[in-house]
Amino acid sequence: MIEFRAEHFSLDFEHEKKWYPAVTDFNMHIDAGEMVALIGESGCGKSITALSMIGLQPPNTRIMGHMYLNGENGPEDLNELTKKEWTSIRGRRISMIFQEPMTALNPLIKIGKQVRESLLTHQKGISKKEAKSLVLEQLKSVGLPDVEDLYDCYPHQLSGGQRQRVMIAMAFINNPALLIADEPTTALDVTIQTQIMDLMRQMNKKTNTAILLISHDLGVVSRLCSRVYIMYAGRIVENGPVDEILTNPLHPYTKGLVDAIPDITKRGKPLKAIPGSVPGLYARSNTGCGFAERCEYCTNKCQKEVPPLVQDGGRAVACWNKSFDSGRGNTHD
Ligand SMILES: Nc1ncnc2c1ncn2[C@@H]1O[C@H](COP(=O)(O)OP(=O)(O)OP(=O)(O)O)[C@@H](O)[C@H]1O
Ligand code: NI
Repeated sequence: MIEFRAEHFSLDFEHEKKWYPAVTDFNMHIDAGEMVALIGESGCGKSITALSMIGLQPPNTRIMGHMYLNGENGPEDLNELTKKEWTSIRGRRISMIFQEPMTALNPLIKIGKQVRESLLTHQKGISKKEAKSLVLEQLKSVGLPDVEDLYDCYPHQLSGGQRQRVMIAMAFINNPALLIADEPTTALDVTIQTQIMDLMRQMNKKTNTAILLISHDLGVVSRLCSRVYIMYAGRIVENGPVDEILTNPLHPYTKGLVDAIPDITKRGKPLKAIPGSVPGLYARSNTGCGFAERCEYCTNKCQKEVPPLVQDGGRAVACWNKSFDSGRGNTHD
């Protein structure tokens, strides 16, 4: 069952009375219980897409297209929600985990109270006492020790990994339909990263929540997600099942990301980095493929025309130099 779907979603930023496209024609779906990754380098548009999914895009933006969340009465268009409707949905049906839990947690309020607050805000009619015991249970279920003591701790008394566990406890406490995690482990040590990722997967299985995992690192998420969307300069350039993307990347950008994954079988060989960087929003040209100037296969056509995202079965790629073997693929998605 599809829980979340984006259809031809676009977002522009206003700057000195001109509009600049940060996200263009974004399509995605996530099933209930599925964990999907959105990958791309810094500045590709991942976070602004995520913020739009939870109704927190900045005011100097305009959005087009649709984002649907499955509701009791069928799919609901998130882009049509009022501010008031968003307050009821945010933290309840859609929740979000950010990169740095220290900024998301209030440093002056005890951990337990903060988690309890997100429960009390949305679940009317439960007592504070009931809420506390639910919170303790939830803190235990995300693998935190001595939860009775922890309940009365302030955020700074916890380690980074523990704080992220608290964020996960909080994000799942109202049983959301959709959870977005934007670089949830980037600020953590590698070993803690793995533990937090495993916890995300465990919670995902337990709750059947649809999860979008955002990262610049294909390696970190590939182990856990079923499908991956690759974003470049505001557009999805490739998507498909993780194993197929890793073994047979079709877009030159995806190839670059795959080559940049550290791998024990490649030990001794230098890691390949993609030369250059993502162009800034105001410096992007609207003609041609966004990746053209960094692409070793770039042709004249690539510089002139934007390649459409061509779908073939479960995979899709937007590159003039890649077409699917069968010839079935040359249809516009
Ligand atoms: N408030 C803003 N006003 C103008 N431009 C913005 C604003 N916020 C983001 N941008 C621009 O939008 C583009 C996408 O930014 P976004 O933060 O979504 O990227 P990202 O993929 O999440 O990168 P990172 O990996 O660094 O988090 C960038 O070019 C960024 O400079
Ligand atoms: Ni980001």
